[in-house]
Amino acid sequence: CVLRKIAERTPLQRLLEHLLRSMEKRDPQQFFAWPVTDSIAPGYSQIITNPMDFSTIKQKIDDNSYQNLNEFVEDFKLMCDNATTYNHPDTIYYKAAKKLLPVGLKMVTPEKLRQLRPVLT
Ligand SMILES: COc1ccc(OC)c(-c2cc(C(C)=O)n3cccnc23)c1
Repeated sequence: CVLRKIAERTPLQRLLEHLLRSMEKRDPQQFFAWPVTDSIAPGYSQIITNPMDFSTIKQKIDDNSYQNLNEFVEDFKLMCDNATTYNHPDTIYYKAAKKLLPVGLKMVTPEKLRQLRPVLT
């Protein structure tokens, strides 16, 4: 039936949702939770041509827009790179992005993914 169709998740969607939740936990101030607006960050939309944030990544998972893990990782890297592009090194946002990037990438190493397999299948 239609309802059941909506609820089903592919194994990739379940993996990406798990990784997203783990990454979001490492952003307690929620600086990366929502799109950055020009009102909180003057000129942001002129400087950052491809904005990305965790809520957009979540929507893309739900829409099944990611064909593979790498596309998801590329959006995570884009989100962090945008923050180090727009913000000066002495800002909390730049520092938060510098800290978040390696933490997130460590979650998707082959070793970490191997540990996940039984949990997620
Ligand atoms: C101070 O509280 C918040 C709340 C939400 C934010 O982005 C969703 C931000 C924020 C997040 C960012 C980023 C990620 O560049 N940012 C840059 C300049 C000014 N503010 C921000 C800050």
